[in-house]
Amino acid sequence: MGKVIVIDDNVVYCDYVGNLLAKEGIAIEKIYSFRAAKKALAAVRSDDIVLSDLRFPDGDGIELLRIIRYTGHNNPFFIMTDYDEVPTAVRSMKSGADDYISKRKLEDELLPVIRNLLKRKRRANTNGENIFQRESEAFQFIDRRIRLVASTNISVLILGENGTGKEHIAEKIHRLSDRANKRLVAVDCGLLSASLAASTLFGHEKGAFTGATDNKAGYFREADGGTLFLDEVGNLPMEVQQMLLRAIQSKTYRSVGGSQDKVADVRIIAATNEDLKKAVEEKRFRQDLYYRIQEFVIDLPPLRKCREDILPLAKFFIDEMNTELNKSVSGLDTEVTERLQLYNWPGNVRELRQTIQTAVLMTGSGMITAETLGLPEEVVYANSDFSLIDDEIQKERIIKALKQADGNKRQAARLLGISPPTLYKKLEQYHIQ
Ligand SMILES: Nc1ncnc2c1ncn2[C@@H]1O[C@H](COP(=O)(O)OP(=O)(O)OP(=O)(O)O)[C@@H](O)[C@H]1O
Repeated sequence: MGKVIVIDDNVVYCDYVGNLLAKEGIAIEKIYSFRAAKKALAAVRSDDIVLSDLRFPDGDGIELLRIIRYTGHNNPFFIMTDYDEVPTAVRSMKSGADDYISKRKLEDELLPVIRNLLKRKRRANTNGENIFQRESEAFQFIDRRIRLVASTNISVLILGENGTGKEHIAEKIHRLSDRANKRLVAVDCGLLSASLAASTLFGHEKGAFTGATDNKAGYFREADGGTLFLDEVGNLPMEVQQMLLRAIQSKTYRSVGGSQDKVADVRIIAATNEDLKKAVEEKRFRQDLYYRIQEFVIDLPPLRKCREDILPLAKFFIDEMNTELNKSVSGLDTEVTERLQLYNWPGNVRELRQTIQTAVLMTGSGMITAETLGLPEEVVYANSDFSLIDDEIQKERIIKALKQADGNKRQAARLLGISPPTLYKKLEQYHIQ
């Protein structure tokens, strides 16, 4: 995966933007002058993203954009602007910038845009090949549900915390459906502003509004015959919810400035980490749209509830990162194995992947050790899937924990969140060898 190149001659601001992205686990390069930027952009990698200030003492961002395009690079290019620079920023878009981002709203606007872009790139790169087939009971069940629903036109709602793999599931449903030879078009609903939503979703005709210099196809047209993936559907602005509902219900839509309805043969898959029922109660989400998109629900558990997937996924990511980063890491030492299984993974599979990525980078070759792993020593056992809540399932959970700990009772006790003496008592009580 490439990096985001942040260019700003204001060192403090450049560092601030860089840190904002780095905290998200995004690789960055900071450049503090126009001259250095000109040099660096000549050698830009095809998977890099450029984020440049508009004004420099000795040049401007539009010139940098021209240089990069002139040298045949199509990298996404974003301009950061102050409030009074918007007209120039608009000019930058005519010169081929992908978008401009107001510095005032940078914190709110930048991350969703970059995240969405990285997601799109990842989708284009992986094409579904980098997916690990998870074997936990929960995912076997999910797999059966996916296979059941894939070949139908039923709308699917995928629920799950951030980073649980919702987008992968959407891709899998599309791949297994009769629509697989048509496109899966992903929309980050949080990015659909009310003013641009109609044109983004349904397209516009030339001259429909100022700035509509050409006809433009919207997402519905792009997804015709295929699937429209509405990611973070809970973030959809109210006005847009209404438009969408109409298009889904009538299976037709009209582009902005168009005079005829077009047929929308589009299968809807939506995903959210929000409690949509609560959003409906709080009147932030339309009830009719909610019922429409949740014809079939797939609920992805957080990684801490599928601990048996942690090590196989970690090994899969080690192989992936060895190839990507040209390293030769051979595996995990015993302490790391234990820590990975005990940690609660609030960021789910995404956090695991990023942890392994950093660890592979830091380790280079040989085993990943606690020093190169970078996880906190104080692991969190709270909410552990293995806590002994119910008498009936105690025995089953103890056996599961012992299996996962390869028979190591001390480790099994930690997985269960109980002391070793308590575990010994339970082993006796249930006659477990
Ligand atoms: N089965 C899997 N095999 C390989 N990688 C996976 C798997 N599941 C998830 N990942 C990785 O975890 C990360 C998060 O996945 P994904 O984007 O699908 O999650 P999400 O639930 O849609 O996240 P968000 O809610 O933040 O958009 C990605 O980097 C993805 O590559």
